[in-house]
Amino acid sequence: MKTILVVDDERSIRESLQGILQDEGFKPLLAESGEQALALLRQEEPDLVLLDIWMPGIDGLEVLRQIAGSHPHLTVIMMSGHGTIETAVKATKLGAFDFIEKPLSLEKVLLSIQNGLKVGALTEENRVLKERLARDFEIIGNSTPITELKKQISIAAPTSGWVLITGENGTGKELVARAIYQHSRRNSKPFVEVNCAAIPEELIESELFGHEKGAFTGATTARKGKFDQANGGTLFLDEIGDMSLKTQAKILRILQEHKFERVGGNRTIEVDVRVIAATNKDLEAEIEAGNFREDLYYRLNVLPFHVPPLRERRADIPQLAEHFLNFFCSKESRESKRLDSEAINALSAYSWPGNVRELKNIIERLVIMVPDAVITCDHLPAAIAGGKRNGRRSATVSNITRETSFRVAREEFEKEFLLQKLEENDWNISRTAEAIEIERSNLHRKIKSFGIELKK
Ligand SMILES: Nc1ncnc2c1ncn2[C@@H]1O[C@H](COP(=O)(O)OP(=O)(O)OP(=O)(O)O)[C@@H](O)[C@H]1O
Repeated sequence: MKTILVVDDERSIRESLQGILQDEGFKPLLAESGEQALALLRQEEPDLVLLDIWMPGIDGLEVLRQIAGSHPHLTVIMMSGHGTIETAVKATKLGAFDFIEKPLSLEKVLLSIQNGLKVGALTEENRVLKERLARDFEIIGNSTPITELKKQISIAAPTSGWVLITGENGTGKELVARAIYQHSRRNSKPFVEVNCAAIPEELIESELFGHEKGAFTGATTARKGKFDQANGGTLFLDEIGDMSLKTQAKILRILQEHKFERVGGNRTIEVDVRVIAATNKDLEAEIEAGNFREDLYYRLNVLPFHVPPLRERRADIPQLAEHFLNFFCSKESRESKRLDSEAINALSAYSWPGNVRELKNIIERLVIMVPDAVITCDHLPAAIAGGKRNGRRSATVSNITRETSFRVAREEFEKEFLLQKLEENDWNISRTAEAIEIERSNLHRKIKSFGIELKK
């Protein structure tokens, strides 16, 4: 039941509003002065306030000012018998939701209350969602490089400078991009994300800049591109190192002139977009190889961020592991779990080629697969546990018997090794092949011959 605080010095009004509100299923609270209303607000949490303006003692506008300070999300509807435009404007500036003139009309009061409650609920929902989003994108870690990174983010975020984030796969580049956005002055405007590596070369331009009707077969209507969608806000260009030179030239022009044309059109469109770009490539080497424009690199590199690999900030591993453990236990509705000290040491000593993403994936798997409350080295993959497994033999030798030949043992090992490496690299063939330094085609052949089923 929604509670409504009625503040009016006229008893007849308080009583008639009390009756109406009760009839409509609300719980009314009554105050006959501003002082009494403020005292009540220290004990009760009404969902809405109906507040008279003219009252002896503290008047309605002053009560409204104090409510704005102490209860900024509370919806207040002002009531007045001698309302002037001037007081209505003053009340609106102080945050009043509505202004109703006396004598009160029953319909108007109820309509205003319904609208006020609806807007109040939406505002609250929005606040909770934003809070949850901020928590989901929190950068965990207190190691020196991460503390320094967070400091740089807080300095660079409020400026309008373009940003280049570099770092290996899975280090948290997207997280850094989102943190910059969240702390920027554009955080109420859109954050639009584009993974340049995931879009075929021939579609990237229309994806980024949009297209006019008839620009190509299938373009039956004009379509806005990501730059349009991000206008006023931030565009996150992930894997910028995979973008063609032609697209790079167009992006450079936006940086310099804030202008572009849609595919198949001559109309020049002006935008105000902050670009945050990220790459796992060495762009200086790409420039050398003629794959990346030097001028774009220098324009982007004004605000450079480098996210170090996890193996260079091992101090963060215990905190990250615990964070992911709590996150997945709550997501999967499991009883809380903990890692014993030996398991934490093993996780901290491992090299994490897939960085934080790999750690997150492994913890997710442990939460799902391990029924025990305490996770030990016995539960960790062999490559991470090293020689610390006590309870069972390493999975790599589990299928080997007295009769096993050298050839079969080697195959057993190879299969186990590939399974683990594929898992570490999110079942991405190219990345796995690169990590273990074999040809992609060779890896494909082995996967086929071992009958390994690809997960993704
Ligand atoms: N410091 C951190 N705190 C909490 N979570 C993190 C942290 N770093 C990374 N993660 C998580 O690890 C995963 C990978 O991070 P993210 O996608 O930001 O990496 P990336 O460098 O952009 O990877 P890629 O280059 O492969 O796109 C995400 O789920 C992210 O939430």
